[in-house]
Amino acid sequence: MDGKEAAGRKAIDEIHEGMTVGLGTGSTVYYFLEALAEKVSAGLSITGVTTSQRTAELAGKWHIPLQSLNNVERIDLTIDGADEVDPSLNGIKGGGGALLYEKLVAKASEKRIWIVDSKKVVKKLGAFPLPIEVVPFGWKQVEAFMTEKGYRPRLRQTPGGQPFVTDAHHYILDLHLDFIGNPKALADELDHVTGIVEHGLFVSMTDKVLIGYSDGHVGTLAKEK
Ligand SMILES: O=C(CO)[C@H](O)[C@H](O)COP(=O)(O)O
Repeated sequence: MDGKEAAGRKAIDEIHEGMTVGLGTGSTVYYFLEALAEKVSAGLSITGVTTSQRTAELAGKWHIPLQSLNNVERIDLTIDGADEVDPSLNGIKGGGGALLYEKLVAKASEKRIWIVDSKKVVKKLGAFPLPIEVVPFGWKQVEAFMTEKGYRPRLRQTPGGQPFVTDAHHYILDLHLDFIGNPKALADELDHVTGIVEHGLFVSMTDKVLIGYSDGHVGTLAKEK
């Protein structure tokens, strides 16, 4: 078992009968969905709200009941992955390109848990390129502005060399920052750039992180009360 599988499968302990559960995106969430599907087939009743087409397809294949975000009153708990997490529970997300829907679902959730491999836990965010989701109309303008700021943007591309297109039909620029001194200040700045629909900085947007290790054990990082 690797760290992703350990964390993903551990998250099932947080799911209870009748819950509405936000379903994140990615290879760690895959293991959570697999465990959830086992419980559902054994009789657990939950409603899932997905954060991407990819997750919707997996959930559909595994007969996990789904509802769209617009059709639920609240989400009890969301389980999602992350690309980097710091000790203050700030994170970078969007490596899989689902950051916009992931943030919408996270904001609608009463409780949020991230599941990560231990290699994702860092002292300071920024070694992982920070994704920003931009409107295709004028993306070059945003790219030029980000370059001017010294943020080293790179348009995300498919293996075939085409721009990667998100589920919401936007492009992604990955910012190669190396080091983010103040995540909140950068998030505030990016929130106000015209043409950026959303960014992958999740500041104080999780309550707990389940950290999976290669020997199969799972540690916890939780918000101080
Ligand atoms: O934010 C995400 C997708 O947009 C993922 O949660 C993040 O990239 C982690 O993915 P993985 O579990 O595959 O490493």
